Amino acid sequence: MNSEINSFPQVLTIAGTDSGGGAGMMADLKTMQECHTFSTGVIIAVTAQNTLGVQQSFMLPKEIIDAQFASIAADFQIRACKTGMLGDVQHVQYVVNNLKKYDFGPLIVDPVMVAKGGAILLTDEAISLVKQQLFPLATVITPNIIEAQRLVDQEIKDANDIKLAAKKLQDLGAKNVIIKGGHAKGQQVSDYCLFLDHTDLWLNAPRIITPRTHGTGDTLSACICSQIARGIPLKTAVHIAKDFINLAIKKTIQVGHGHGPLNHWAYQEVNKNAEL
Ligand SMILES: Nc1ncnc2c1ncn2[C@@H]1O[C@H](COP(=O)(O)OP(=O)(O)OP(=O)(O)O)[C@@H](O)[C@H]1O
Ligand SMILES: Cc1ncc(COP(=O)(O)O)c(N)n1
Repeated sequence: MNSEINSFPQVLTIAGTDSGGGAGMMADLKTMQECHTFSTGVIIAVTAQNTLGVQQSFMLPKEIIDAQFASIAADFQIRACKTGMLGDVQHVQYVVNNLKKYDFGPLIVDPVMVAKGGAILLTDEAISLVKQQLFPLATVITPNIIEAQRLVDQEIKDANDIKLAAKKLQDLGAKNVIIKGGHAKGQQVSDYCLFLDHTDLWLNAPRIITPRTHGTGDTLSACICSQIARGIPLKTAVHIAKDFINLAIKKTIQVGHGHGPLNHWAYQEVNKNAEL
């Protein structure tokens, strides 16, 4: 066997596509590329989508989902993987079964529930399965505040509520928890991280006033996934991901009429000489 084969960091995104290119698997692939990792993908759902919303979506059949997992497992050595839009109970179960069958390294679960335009990307019935079966497999979970409220069935009003919710989510089996603050109010955007070793930290940045935030959650979790695949420790990875997302929002590009997409190459442009 040639030991050089598969020495390059490879990652996997398990998600829905976005024909508009801004969110879902498209945001993941762009981010993973910018992070100098080779990205592969298992498509769970195909959406007809643009910056104005989701016009249609189609959940793929089990056979082709299982086949995608098998193809990837047969040829690549995946060092970290992430989930995005999973759709419904059946599809969460297909993903759980495959993640138990193959070793794709540390798992980042972004429990995507509702798109920025309001479309449902995870049914209510699927939420409990995500909690019971997917979270215990996860190295990191990255709910936003609204998702965290649904997951712990508790209103989140302040920083203390965020901390309590993160602890509850950790008790469900997720090793590390990041509650994203994009949907909160205030001049700062603060993401709370609670780590396996019980240490915690806040990732703070000034709130950028813009409608161009399509795919922010996907991008943050994909960046963390790629950093982990490159061997970067999680506490460093979350700081890099926060810088990456901040620049991707700040260095805006004028695309689409609605919730515009991010500038995924901004981090690389700003840090030209930096080793990612
Ligand atoms: N207006 C903003 N200014 C600066 N940072 C932001 C802004 N909105 C979101 N972020 C950052 O983007 C990341 C994703 O947060 P957000 O809460 O938007 O996730 P999300 O709702 O899951 O995203 P998505 O809706 O794309 O799934 C976080 O790191 C958050 O701090
Ligand atoms: C396929 C897919 N996955 C995830 C999102 C969430 O992104 P956003 O909340 O920014 O719309 C999306 N819109 N589409």
